Amino acid sequence: MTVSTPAPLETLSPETLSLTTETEFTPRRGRLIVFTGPSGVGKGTLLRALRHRYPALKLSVSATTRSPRPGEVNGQDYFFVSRDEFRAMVEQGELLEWAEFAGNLYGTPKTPVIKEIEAGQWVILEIELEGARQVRETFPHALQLFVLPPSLEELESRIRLRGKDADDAIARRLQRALVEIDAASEFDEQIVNDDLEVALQQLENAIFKD
Ligand SMILES: Nc1nc2c(ncn2[C@@H]2O[C@H](COP(=O)(O)OP(=O)(O)O)[C@@H](O)[C@H]2O)c(=O)[nH]1
Ligand SMILES: Nc1ncnc2c1ncn2[C@@H]1O[C@H](COP(=O)(O)OP(=O)(O)O)[C@@H](O)[C@H]1O
Repeated sequence: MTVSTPAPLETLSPETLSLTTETEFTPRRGRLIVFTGPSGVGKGTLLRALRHRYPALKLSVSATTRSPRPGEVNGQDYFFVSRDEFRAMVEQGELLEWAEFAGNLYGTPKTPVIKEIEAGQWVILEIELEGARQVRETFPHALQLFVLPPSLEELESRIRLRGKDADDAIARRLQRALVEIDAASEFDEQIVNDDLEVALQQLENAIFKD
C-alpha cells in the first residue's frame, strides 16, 4: 500500500537514517514489507542487521500467546498475551492478520501499522505463511519476501543451536518448515540465507530497488 502523505521531517534526516554512499534512503511514501520464512532460517538475525543499518525502518511488534523465551522483553519482542486476551483482540477487529503456528497464536496489531504507513514510514511484518497470505489480500501492493535456508539440515541445525525451543516445539517448527518452503514461489522474491552478508545485501536490494 502506498500513501502520498510526506514522511515526518525527522525520518528524513541523515542522523536517523545512517545513510551510506551506496544506499540513499528517503522514505516519502509509506510502505508495507512482509518478511516470511521457516522458523530458524535467520529472519530475526537479518532484520536486526538491516535495522542496524537503517534505524528508520519500523518493525511491527506482534501479539502472541507463546511464552517468552529467556531474554525476550514484553512490548519489544512481542506483546505476550493470554488466549483470552488474544481472542478479544480478534473479536474487536484489532488485528491486521493472525494465525496459529506450532500451537500458539500470533497476530499483527492493526492500528500502529496503519498509523506508521500513513505517516510515510516503511513497516516490516515478520510473520508466517498464513498471515502473509492474509496480508496479500488486504494489502496487495505490499512487498512480499521469503527467506530460504541453504538446506533442511542446516535449518534444523540452526534451530537446535539457537537453543531456545523445547524438542516438541522444534519438531513442530521443522514440520511446518516443509509446508512454508513449498510456498516460497508465491512471494515476490526469495532470499537464500547461506552467507549472512550476501543475504543481507539481497534483502537491501529487494527493499530499496524502486
Ligand atoms: N501470522 C503471524 N505470524 C507471526 C507473527 N509474529 C510472528 N509470527 C511468526 O510466527 C512464527 C513463530 O515465531 P516465534 O515463536 O518467534 O519463533 P521463531 O520464528 O522460531 O523465532 C514465525 O514464523 C514468525 O514469523 C504475527 O503477528 N502474525
Ligand atoms: N547466515 C547464517 N549462517 C549461520 N547461522 C545463522 C545465519 N543466520 C542466522 N543464523 C543463526 O540461526 C539461528 C536462527 O536465527 P533466527 O534469526 O533466530 O531465525 P528466525 O528468526 O528465522 O527464527 C540463530 O542462532 C542465528 O544466529
